[in-house]
Amino acid sequence: MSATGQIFVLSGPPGAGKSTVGAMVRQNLPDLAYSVSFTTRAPRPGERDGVDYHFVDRQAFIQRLERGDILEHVEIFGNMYGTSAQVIDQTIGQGVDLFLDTDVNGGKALRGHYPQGVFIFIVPPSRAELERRLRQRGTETEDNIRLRLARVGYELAAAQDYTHLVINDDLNKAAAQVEAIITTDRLRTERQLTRIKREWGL
Ligand SMILES: Nc1nc2c(ncn2[C@@H]2O[C@H](COP(=O)(O)OP(=O)(O)O)[C@@H](O)[C@H]2O)c(=O)[nH]1
Ligand SMILES: Nc1ncnc2c1ncn2[C@@H]1O[C@H](COP(=O)(O)OP(=O)(O)O)[C@@H](O)[C@H]1O
Repeated sequence: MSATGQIFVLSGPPGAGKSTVGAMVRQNLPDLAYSVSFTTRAPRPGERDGVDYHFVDRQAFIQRLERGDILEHVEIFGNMYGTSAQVIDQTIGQGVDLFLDTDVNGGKALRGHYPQGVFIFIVPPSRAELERRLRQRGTETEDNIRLRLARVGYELAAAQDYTHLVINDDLNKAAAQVEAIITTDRLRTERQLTRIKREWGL
C-alpha cells in the first residue's frame, strides 16, 4: 500500500484542450495540486509566471537541468519544457495528488517513474476542429500553427499507452469526464484505506 499522493497526467496534441480542461478540473477539485512546469517559451497574453509556467531563459533552464532540478524535459517547437523534480517529490511525498500537463514524452518518462499513475489522453473530435480551435485561440503565428499541426500524428501515436482517453467535443462534458476519472481513482480501496488510516492514526 502506498502512502504517497497520486499523479494524474494529461497529454494530447496541441489544441486538444489540455490547458482549458485542466483549469476547469482544478477549479472543481481544489485539493489537487498542479505541477507548474519550467519553460523557455515566452508567456502568452494572460499567462502568469509561477501560475501557468515558470518562464525562464534557456541558460536558467539548462542550469536547472544540470543541477538535477528537472525530472523530465522535452524540446518542442524550439522551446524547452520541464517538470520540477522538487514539486513532484514534495507534493506526492506529503500525500497530495498532483496534476501534470505534459507532451507524450513527459507521459512516457513519468510512467517510468510512477507506473501506478493515471495517464489521461485528450483529443479533439476531428483534425479539422483541432485546426479551427488552434486558429481561434489566437495565440500563434501561422508558422507556429503549422508546427503544432505537424506534431499531431506524433502525439496521437502514443495515445495507446495512456490509461484513459477523453474526446473533447463538448468542453463541460470533457472536463466532467476527466474529473470522473480522477475521482474514481481516488475511490479505489487501497487509496481510501491509506487516507482513512492516516486520519484515524491507525
Ligand atoms: N514533457 C513535458 N511537456 C510539457 C511540460 N510542460 C508543458 N509541456 C507540453 O509542451 C507542449 C507545448 O505547450 P504549450 O507551449 O503551452 O503549447 P500548446 O500545446 O500549444 O498549448 C504541450 O504538449 C505541453 O503539454 C513539461 O513539464 N514536460
Ligand atoms: N470543447 C471545446 N469546444 C470549443 N473550443 C474549445 C474546446 N476545448 C478547448 N477549446 C478551445 O480550443 C483552444 C485550444 O485549447 P487549449 O486548452 O489551449 O489546448 P492545449 O492546451 O491542449 O493546447 C482554446 O482556444 C480553447 O478555448
